[in-house]
Amino acid sequence: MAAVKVYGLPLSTCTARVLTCLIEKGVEYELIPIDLSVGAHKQPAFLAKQPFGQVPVLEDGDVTLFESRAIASYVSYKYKDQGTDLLRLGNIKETALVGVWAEVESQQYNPPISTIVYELVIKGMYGMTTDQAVVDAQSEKLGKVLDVYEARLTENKYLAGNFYSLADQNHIPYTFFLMKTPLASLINSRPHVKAWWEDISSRPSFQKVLANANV
Ligand SMILES: N[C@@H](CCC(=O)N[C@@H](CSO)C(=O)NCC(=O)O)C(=O)O
Repeated sequence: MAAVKVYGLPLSTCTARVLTCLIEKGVEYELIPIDLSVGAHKQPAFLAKQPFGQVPVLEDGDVTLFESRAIASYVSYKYKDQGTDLLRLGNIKETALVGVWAEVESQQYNPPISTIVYELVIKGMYGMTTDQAVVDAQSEKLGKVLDVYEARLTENKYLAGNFYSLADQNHIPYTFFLMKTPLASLINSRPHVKAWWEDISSRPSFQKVLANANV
């Protein structure tokens, strides 16, 4: 029985962010499915773990955490001596740059891409209609963010430097879904961004998440 439990769905973007981190760090875990389609995430038992009623939640002994980026950071710190060095703790400048670009993912990249994925992927799963005006507006915003990425990745193989880090990893789940839409062009039209995406998404950790989700 794994000490670490993750409550979520294998291919929910935010659960996948945590699972990718656990696998990259070589941490054994047990995934406990939470069926959003029946509202399991809004039941008292789950709300007691996650007051906002969202997945994922991670339980590690007497620690119960939510917010996927905070969970991934916890895993990266607690298991800093195993698996991939995601935080670059041996070099304060590199650690700082990991922090900058991890925050860029949360503050600049996530708002437009998560809205686009909701409109083009999630809504379709529930028979809802895409609001194209929203998609167009968010695509313009994401394009501007990706122009910054293209310039950064022209100088560095990865966002924080010439090393893969938590900053790159946090981008994977939503970008995976974007690549299944016509707006994959936002990535593919920028050569350094495209090469970066192909590199980070082909890592065994994320490929294992996809395999486990039967994708
Ligand atoms: N900032 C949080 C977002 C969690 C979230 O939106 N979870 C979704 C599934 S993943 O897209 C969720 O639980 N949706 C159901 C709901 O919001 O009711 C995080 O990073 O963990």
